[in-house]
Amino acid sequence: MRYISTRGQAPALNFEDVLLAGLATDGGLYVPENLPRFTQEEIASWAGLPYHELAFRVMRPFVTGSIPDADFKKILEETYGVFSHNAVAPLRQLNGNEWVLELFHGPTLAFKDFALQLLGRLLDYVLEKRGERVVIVGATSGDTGSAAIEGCKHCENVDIFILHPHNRVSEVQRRQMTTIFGENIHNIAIEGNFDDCQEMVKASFADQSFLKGTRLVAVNSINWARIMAQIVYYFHAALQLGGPARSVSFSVPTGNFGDIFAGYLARNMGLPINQLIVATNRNDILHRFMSGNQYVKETLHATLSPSMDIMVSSNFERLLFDLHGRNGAAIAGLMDNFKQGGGFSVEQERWTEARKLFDSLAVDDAQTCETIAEVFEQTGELLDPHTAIGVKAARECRRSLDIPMVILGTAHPVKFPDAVEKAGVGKALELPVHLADLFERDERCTVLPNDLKAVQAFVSQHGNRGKPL
Ligand SMILES: Cc1ncc(COP(=O)(O)O)c(C=O)c1O
Ligand SMILES: N[C@@H](CCOP(=O)(O)O)C(=O)O
Repeated sequence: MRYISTRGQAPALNFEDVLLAGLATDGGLYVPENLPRFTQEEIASWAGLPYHELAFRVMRPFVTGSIPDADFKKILEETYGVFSHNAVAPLRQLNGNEWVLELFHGPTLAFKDFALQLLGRLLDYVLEKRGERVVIVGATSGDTGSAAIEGCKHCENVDIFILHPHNRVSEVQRRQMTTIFGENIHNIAIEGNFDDCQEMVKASFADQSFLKGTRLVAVNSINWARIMAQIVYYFHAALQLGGPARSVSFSVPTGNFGDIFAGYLARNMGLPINQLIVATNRNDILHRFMSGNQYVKETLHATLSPSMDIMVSSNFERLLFDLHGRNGAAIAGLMDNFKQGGGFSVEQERWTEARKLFDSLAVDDAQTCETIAEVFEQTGELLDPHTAIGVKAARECRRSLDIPMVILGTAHPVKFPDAVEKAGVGKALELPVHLADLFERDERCTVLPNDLKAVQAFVSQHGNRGKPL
């Protein structure tokens, strides 16, 4: 399998090299040159497989040529063996034909564990084979950071730097990152917002001189391996609900467009998906595109769903690439214009094509709380604010009541006590045993100004197990 850049100018890579990358050298994102497509019979034959075996079948074509089957199987068994629920991603029925896919049974209680537990193991495997060390610089609005640290903390050949927006993640999220110690683990609180953090990561890929020759790797969803692992649970959910004989729809709480893009790929790989709903919070650039063909930046607001406080949505570029017939030059033009503050709309037929599959809704904080309260009253289920946004959007945008609707349950409510309290459900939240003393643990974190040079200087000072590179 080869991977090409959405901007058409970077060299094509194999899986191993794409894993050890982030942005392509032309600033684009890597996508498979040819997406594998499964037959309905093949997909049907996977019903009832344990999660790790399904994962092997779905992801195998993407790693072929880089990781032998036996090694990949072993890595997957270990990866999904750490999840606390036997089903790994259980489906919980809310009512009739409405389901929540619980993606929060991994070590850090958010869907990011599905990909980052795997990514850490893949990095270990590949780096040991190559005898190479790398530096990771990642940006988080709260969940990617802890999942990446948890996934990579034991990696011998990795130093990891996670940038989060100072005072703009929940206390549980912050502590999940800052209480994990290791000479290769570094938390940096940036005096800015998530987009600032993400922009620093992207700028670091463009000019890596501060790393003095050490390779830079991404843990954000700009790294193809993140998206690849997230495709699997769409198959897993659909197979439990009668797929592929029956189609299924999904509502996806969205920020960086990674999770929902994985659903779009699952559909292109042969899984019958009827509708994909883009569910945003007040930071609604993706909803404004889907509803009115306008992709224009606005001010980023802090909300009760902080993990989705994102305006510049990385993976949207991957969708645009397909919508533009995989014309890299066209995407480079759109993205340059966007970077300069321009914003854009796309030709009407491209937008109409996107709208055949995608619907969208922006949900504000008040509606988020109302939905948490409503679902709790109806079912006794306590939703986290991000999942609540998915439920609200599913209920507003659903095209057919006969088609099962799956809402991705992207995080555990215990991570967001403020939202739960504001919803007024009066249910006490309890951290799971492995995090029970989270509030008593010491924290380690460096606050830095919103300044690329300051961050890069910090990385080069500490990038070799706490010592200078
Ligand atoms: C809990 C939660 N829900 C939803 C999202 C949105 O996912 P994506 O950025 O892949 O759209 C994120 C992070 O981005 C998240 O942490
Ligand atoms: N919501 C994310 C933001 C980063 O997105 P990613 O999927 O590109 O890593 C977070 O919680 O950190």
